[in-house]
Amino acid sequence: MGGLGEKFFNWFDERYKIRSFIEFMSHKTVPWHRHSIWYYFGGVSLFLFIIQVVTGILLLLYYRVGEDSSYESVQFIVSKVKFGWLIRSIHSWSANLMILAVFIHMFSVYFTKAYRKPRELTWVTGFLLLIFSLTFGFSGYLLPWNELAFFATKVGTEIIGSIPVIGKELLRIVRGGEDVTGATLARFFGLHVAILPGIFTVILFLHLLFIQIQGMSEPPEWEKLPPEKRKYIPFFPNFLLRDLLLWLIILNILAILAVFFPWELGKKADPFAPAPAGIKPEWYFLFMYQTLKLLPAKVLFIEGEFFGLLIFTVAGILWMLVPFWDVKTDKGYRNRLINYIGLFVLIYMLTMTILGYVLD
Ligand code: HEM
Ligand code: HEM
Repeated sequence: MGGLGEKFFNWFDERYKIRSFIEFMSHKTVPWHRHSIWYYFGGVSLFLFIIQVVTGILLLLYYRVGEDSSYESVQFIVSKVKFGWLIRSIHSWSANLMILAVFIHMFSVYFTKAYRKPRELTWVTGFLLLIFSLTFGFSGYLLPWNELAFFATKVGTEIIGSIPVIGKELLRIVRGGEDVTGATLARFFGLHVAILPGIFTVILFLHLLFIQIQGMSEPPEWEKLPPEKRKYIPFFPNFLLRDLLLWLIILNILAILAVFFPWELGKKADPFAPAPAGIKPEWYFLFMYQTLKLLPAKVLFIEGEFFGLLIFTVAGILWMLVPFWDVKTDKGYRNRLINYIGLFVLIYMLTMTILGYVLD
């Protein structure tokens, strides 16, 4: 390093110990085995989230929240603003790809048992990131204030009303009144562009910090392998370059989708118009929506919808706590039951999603 550069570097090192940080980073490795492919999907989720933040901020330059302005401003973005249509299309497509990537990441971490000790809290923070990603999707969907979004939000929020005693009040809080109105739009906007980004960033920071401290998990089978049989590759540059290549491929897929299948805006929401036929939530909510639809009106004296909600809440909590009750894997035994549960959940979600599309 040249004289000035070195001086500059030393100035910082004296204050912030960057030499030891670089030293630490240069020894970072990633376990290398036949399931290493699954180490990429967290990075893909992260990349797509960054795209959401950048395109979301750009949309904010022209988006104007309000019953009389949301739809009009998005229309302005896609027709008058230079490359506005592209930014909106990327934001919408990337939202879907991000949620898909997060689901793939979660199931891969589940089946490789990467949640086991000592990564319990990486799993829990990850699960919270999934819930907040879904909330991002739900709140963002309403923002263009078009017909589909309006009725999907109406139907989606109605479910809250099925909770006994507090349901009606809760629904009023979520909607900002009895119905989905400009007040709902304003709430969802605040949630989408301020509250969620704040909470999400903090949890994401923790998620990544835990991963930095512990490194990537090794497959459970490795515990019986002698150390010389275990293979690792350096994170810098070997793994990072692979990560970057994949990000570039994802960016290309995203560009192709956004350009050739630009996101539709549709008609402006009209609260007084009858709901169009076949209103469905976004695909990532469909498995829950379809379950609720298939439940009878009453299950064991409980209203069907509320029963479904209860089951999903309990199942969600159990899923979030899997590192704490799967003690068998923790102790180094194979736990087939965990695989069967995971497989059941995955097949259930896929079947209900498909049914959600084919059944009316
Ligand atoms: C937006 C959401 C998320 C982002 C940006 C994210 C990011 C990441 C990244 C970059 C890694 C390291 C590389 C990798 O293993 O892929 C990782 C690892 C991990 N993530 Fe996530 N994640 C998210 C959601 C989740 C979810 C939903 C779960 C589980 C419920 C989860 C659980 C884990 C665990 C347990 C690890 C450690 C894996 C190991 O050590 O092998 N994450 N995450
Ligand atoms: C800091 C981060 C973000 C900001 C500032 C932001 C901002 C915005 C804005 C201003 C809109 C309205 C414009 C429009 O409808 O085209 C919007 C829509 C939307 N956002 Fe975000 N967003 C962010 C992150 C996210 C994330 C992480 C997701 C999903 C995982 C997401 C999903 C959506 C969806 C689905 C829409 C509706 C798109 C449409 O149909 O037009 N956003 N966002």
